[in-house]
Amino acid sequence: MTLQLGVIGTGAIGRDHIHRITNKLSGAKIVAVTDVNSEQAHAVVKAENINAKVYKTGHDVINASDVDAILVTSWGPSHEEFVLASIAAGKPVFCEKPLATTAAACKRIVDAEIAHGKQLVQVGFMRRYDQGYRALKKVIDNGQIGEALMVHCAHRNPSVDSTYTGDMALTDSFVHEIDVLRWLLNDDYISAQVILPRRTRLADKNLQDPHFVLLETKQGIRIDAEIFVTCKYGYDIQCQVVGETGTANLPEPLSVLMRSEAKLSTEILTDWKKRFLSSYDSELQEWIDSTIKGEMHGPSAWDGYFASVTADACVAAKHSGNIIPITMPERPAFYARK
Ligand SMILES: NC(=O)c1ccc[n+]([C@@H]2O[C@H](COP(=O)([O-])OP(=O)(O)OC[C@H]3O[C@@H](n4cnc5c(N)ncnc54)[C@H](O)[C@@H]3O)[C@@H](O)[C@H]2O)c1
Ligand SMILES: O[C@H]1[C@H](O)[C@@H](O)[C@H](O)[C@@H](O)[C@H]1O
Repeated sequence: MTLQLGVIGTGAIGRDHIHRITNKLSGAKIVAVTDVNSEQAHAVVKAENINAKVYKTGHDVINASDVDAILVTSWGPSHEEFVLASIAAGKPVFCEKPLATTAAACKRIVDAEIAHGKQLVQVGFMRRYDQGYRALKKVIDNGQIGEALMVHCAHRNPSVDSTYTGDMALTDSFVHEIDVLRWLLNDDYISAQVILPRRTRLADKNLQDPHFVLLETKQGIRIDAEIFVTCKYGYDIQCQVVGETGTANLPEPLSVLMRSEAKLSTEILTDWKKRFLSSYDSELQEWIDSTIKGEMHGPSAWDGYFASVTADACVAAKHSGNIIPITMPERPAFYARK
């Protein structure tokens, strides 16, 4: 079976996903697209050389009779509407992060999916598909460093553009750690604290950068994370888990170690797209394969909801200077950990 997909949003990541589904992955093809910028949607169909109809709205795509499943890659504020409409149509939907821009909206999606009675929603937290994070998880799950006690992380971007404002360090960047660390540690968070270090002079004058976040999990694991989005030197994702009998580090991306011109050197990537290229491929291939089988294995609407509640707590912690408790309703059996 070939899964026939509709894509809502043909901007940066929408186009990337269209490209990888068409040229690299198997089992699916794009038959419908839309974007509020319809010229751009037409241009993407042409440039990617795909036989897809361009619809006026996301709802037209969702309700098209030849569309089996939906990819939501539009701006965050539009996600809730399209995910809810996909659930109402009974169609599987892969939604780029964030699931929705408020915790209340995420909860509405969770409630709608439970009422529908079958899991249809996957959220685009691609780090769970990164080979390095998967290898790190295996070490922890096998007990090779004893029980995890602490985690040290860094999320560094060389720079960000002018659309990156306000608390996006927490809601747009750190949200990746929020999801991947819950999955890595098989745990949930109970509190968040944010400490603001000395501000770099090299960030936009309206942007606080960097941030320190401290999270505490149910099991008492302490996580410290630095989010530094104008670090200048590269795109650098670090994660070290400290256990009772050892430490385990996220592997560095493959890079040749060079000795030349009296220097020992290795390249550092500068683009997040390149750092997680194969994770996006695996994430979507696994989603296509499981969707064809009528199953759902990836980050769920519940994970999207938890990420949103945690990000909100981080924002509240930043603005109040307080330690903010993270409270969630009991995880419904519908979303039992797999
Ligand atoms: N997983 C990741 O690492 C990752 C990376 C980048 C972006 N994202 C997420 O993907 C989403 C898109 O990001 P992007 O970088 O591609 O942004 P973008 O601005 O390049 O593209 C978004 C597109 O959505 C379109 N759009 C907005 N509202 C719409 C609507 N109501 N109906 C149809 N189209 C609409 C815009 O016209 C634009 O073309 C965001 O939620 C972002 O957080 C995830
Ligand atoms: O939108 C991007 C993207 O989500 C990347 O994966 C993340 O590392 C960046 O910090 C963020 O700005």
